[in-house]
Amino acid sequence: MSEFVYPQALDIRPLHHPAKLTLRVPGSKSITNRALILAALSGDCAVTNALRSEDTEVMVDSLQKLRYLVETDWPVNRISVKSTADSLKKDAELFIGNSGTSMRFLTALCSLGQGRFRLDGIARMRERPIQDLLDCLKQLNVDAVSETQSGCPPVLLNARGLKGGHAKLNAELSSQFVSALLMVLPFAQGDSILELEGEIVSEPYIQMTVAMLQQNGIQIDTSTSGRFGIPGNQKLNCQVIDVEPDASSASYFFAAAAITGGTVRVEGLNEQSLQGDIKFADALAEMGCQVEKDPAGITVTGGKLHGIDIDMNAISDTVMTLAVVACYADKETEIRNVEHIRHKETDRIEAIGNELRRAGVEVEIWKEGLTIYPVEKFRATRFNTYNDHRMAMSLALLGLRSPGMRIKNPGCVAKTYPGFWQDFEKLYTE
Ligand SMILES: O=C(O)C1=C[C@@H](OP(=O)(O)O)[C@@H](O)[C@H](O)C1
Ligand SMILES: C=C(OP(=O)(O)O)C(=O)O
Repeated sequence: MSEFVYPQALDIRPLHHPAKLTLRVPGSKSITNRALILAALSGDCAVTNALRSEDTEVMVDSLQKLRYLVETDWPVNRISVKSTADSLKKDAELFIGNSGTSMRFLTALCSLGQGRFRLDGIARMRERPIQDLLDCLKQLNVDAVSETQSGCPPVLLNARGLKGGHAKLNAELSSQFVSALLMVLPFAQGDSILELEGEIVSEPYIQMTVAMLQQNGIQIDTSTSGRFGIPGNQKLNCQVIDVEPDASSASYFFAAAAITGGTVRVEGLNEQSLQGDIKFADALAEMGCQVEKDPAGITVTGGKLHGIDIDMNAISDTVMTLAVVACYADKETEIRNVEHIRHKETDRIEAIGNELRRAGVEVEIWKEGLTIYPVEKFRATRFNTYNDHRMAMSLALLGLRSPGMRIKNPGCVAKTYPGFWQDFEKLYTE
């Protein structure tokens, strides 16, 4: 991202007044990357209000390598995608960085093609699971394997088209496997049935995928829970897919209101959003904040914060945001049922637990969650961010009320929110 230059470390200045800010955050990563896949499958479609970040740029770059004609008009956040006679028909080597959505969605997309495809990423991507998706593709006669047999990328795909069929998929580690298959099976030669096994995680993202497909003319039978009926050989009917602001990115600003007793309004998000993470605002309401949702935006006003007991399986990208807010509550907060976040950009349960402990907070870490016990006074800390954008954005919030907090490698925010620090600065000036 040439637009932004990041220092090696960033000192967070305490905010000496309650936050008062209205902003619109950049586009949703999840919707942008789905929209790009759907645009490619439609053959000619534009994505508007798209997010520009590392995760979406690897998607754009990969689609180009797969011989799609992709044109970006970043000043207005518009991307147009057109297929060519060669799309998905030539061998390609894709480098996916650490974008889970891109790795999983593109593996599925390549299975529709003809040729040899190799998908790799940074070291951490080579530790993130993909075997359940590969096992499911195998049942559909797709030759896709983990190159090192580790169950993780690199993925090697020797594709000969997708016929469809009946397959079972374990969805315990990531919902992205489900979304990936749901986006390509409508384009298989024959009909398919996809049956989910295990306890499904991050379910709202599956609903987002189904909604985006159905909004663009694709039929999926969702009448039986955990089972999808997908007719093959369908056509996507879309000219433009518009992207909502990112609800996970909004969580940091809502949390700033909660922590400082101020008011923050994020425009462009409402109850109709496709993103499950708008429910983060409800978690803040449970903790004592006032939340108002209207058609044009969501407003959070901080109040006295109470510790809560919360299952965050469905909104797990906001676990670290909530963990930081919990540090300022009147009693402990228990965050449950999020074991799957151990497989993200870093092991997020360990990472947030350890960094909060370094700042003097008492934290109990267990297999599938953590308990945070608030303290009166925090220790000045140079926070490690584990190359995880959400660690950096969440831990910065701690510095709004406590002096001496420093964020190492603040540039890791570029994964989903390259301009985060500029927007964070608005808390001081507006
Ligand atoms: O489908 C998506 O867009 C996403 C699904 C979630 O992943 P898991 O299903 O792996 O929890 C979420 O954490 C990720 O940021 C985006
Ligand atoms: C987990 C995340 O991303 P991904 O799985 O798409 O890499 C995230 O953005 O928090």
